[in-house]
Amino acid sequence: MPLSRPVKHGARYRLTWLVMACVLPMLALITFIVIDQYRHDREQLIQKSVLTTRAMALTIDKDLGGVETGLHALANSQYLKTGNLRAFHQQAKEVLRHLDAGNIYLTDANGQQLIHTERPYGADLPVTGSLVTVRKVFASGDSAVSDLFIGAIVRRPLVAVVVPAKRGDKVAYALGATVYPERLSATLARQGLPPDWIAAIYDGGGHFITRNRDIDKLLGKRGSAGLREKMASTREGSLENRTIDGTPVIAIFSRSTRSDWTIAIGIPKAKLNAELWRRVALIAIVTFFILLGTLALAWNLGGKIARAIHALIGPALALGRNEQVIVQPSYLKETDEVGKAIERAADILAHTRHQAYHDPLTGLPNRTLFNEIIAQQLALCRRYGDSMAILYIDLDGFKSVNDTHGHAVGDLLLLQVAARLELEVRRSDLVSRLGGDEFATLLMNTDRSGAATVAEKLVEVLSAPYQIGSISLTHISASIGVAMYPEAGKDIETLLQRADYAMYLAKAAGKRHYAFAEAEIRPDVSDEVPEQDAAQLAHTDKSAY
Ligand SMILES: Nc1nc2c(ncn2[C@@H]2O[C@H](COP(=O)(O)OP(=O)(O)OP(=O)(O)O)[C@@H](O)[C@H]2O)c(=O)[nH]1
Repeated sequence: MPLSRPVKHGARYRLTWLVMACVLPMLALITFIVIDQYRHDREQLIQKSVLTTRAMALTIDKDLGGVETGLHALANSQYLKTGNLRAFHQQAKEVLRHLDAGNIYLTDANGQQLIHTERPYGADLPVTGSLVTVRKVFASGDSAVSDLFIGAIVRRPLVAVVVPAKRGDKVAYALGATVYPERLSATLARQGLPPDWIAAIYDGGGHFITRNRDIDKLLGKRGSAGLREKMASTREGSLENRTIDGTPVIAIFSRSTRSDWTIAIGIPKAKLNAELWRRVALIAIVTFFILLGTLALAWNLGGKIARAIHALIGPALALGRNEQVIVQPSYLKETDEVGKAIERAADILAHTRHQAYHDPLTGLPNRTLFNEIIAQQLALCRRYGDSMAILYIDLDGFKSVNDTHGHAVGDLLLLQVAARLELEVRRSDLVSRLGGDEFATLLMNTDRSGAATVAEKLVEVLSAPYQIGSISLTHISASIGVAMYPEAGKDIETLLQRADYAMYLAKAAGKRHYAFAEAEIRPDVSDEVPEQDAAQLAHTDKSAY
């Protein structure tokens, strides 16, 4: 089964992921912190709100306590003790002026009202609407606060504080003072709750006594089932709830100690959640812009890195093609270093190539390069029908210089030979050192007579005396073999062999000569020059001179 190649991605893609990998976990962490903080804040708000409801309950209790104290004082009236109800009625009216209550009434054990400040003394009075509370007072001998009831005389919803009026240990009367819900509404309003919070007072049966909104519709109605259930099980607490008009709230409540009433506040969840969403949205927006900014930065950076790396492709290919390597300064230190390495590699390669193709002593092209150039020129000659000449040059008497004056002098001599050769041939011609004291030149677009002229001139020039320091060398000469294309051969090997052979023939004819290679003269494998060839050469050269 073929292995699938791993997908490679560019610098931009990698950097984009790097940014995501940094920013997204940070976003998750911040979101977690915000939600945790929100929960903590919410819990604190609930705790604070429980204290608020408790404080509100205390305020209400204090209010009712004031009424109760006034009633207790009145219950000890001498008129009541002596049964002078007419005078007591008058007294009650007096007390009512200083008591923050609606009316004062007096009942017997059956709730039959005996006096009522709203009616003149002696008027026919109905049984009190607060019969349950009156009975409770008679039964317990203690004061009590009623639930909401419809006043039998005033015919409107109200509550009452009822205290016992005792004769000895026995409860003789129940003395009550009515309190209108409006007064409790004013107490709620004074609490300074946030405007969107809902506050309400429920009586022991869970009916609305007052509420800071829509009380006209809700007065006397029962609160939501969830809240009533919870209120029944505990004096104080909180719950997630829906108000009677369907608003989702966190409801916090606390029960009064003086009455069975419960003070509750509802914090709309929408408001709490809005705060959470506001924070989350803020984080999301800030994160979005951070992400956008860093992604743009990463994209830009990735592009610069990619461009800096791509810019090395050209120099690398130029290096491979042995062309001139040009590396522009880049955005990155690292790519600059790689660029420098490519330039250095190009230099090394050029140096190596030069060494591979040139003679280290004279700096002339060596045999390898000479052969390559001949191959190229042969192709051109074949194509355009041009002729060319290869001159094979060997010094005469060179060995003795080495032997007599040492190798160093021999080297200096070879340098002078190279210089003379280069000076004598055209710039378009090629001079090469093939090895030892063997040189060669390639003369382009040259016919037989032109080649003869050059060969003759070179024999003469190379055979002139050499001065190396104080040493005068007068015995050095040169022998040259000339092979013409296409007459002497049509391929490189034949031409070189025949030029070499012609050079040997020139040497055999007495040195300091040149000789043309002829097609019919076959070079022998051995160095021995046949007599016949040498004789022919002598003849040929003479005719050439
Ligand atoms: N100084 C020096 N000598 C070299 C170098 N390469 C080869 N040689 C010597 O050059 C000599 C060439 O030998 P020959 O061609 O027989 O010398 P020659 O005296 O010119 O002989 P003929 O060609 O027969 O005239 C040898 O002694 C080599 O050791 C070099 O780079 N420097």
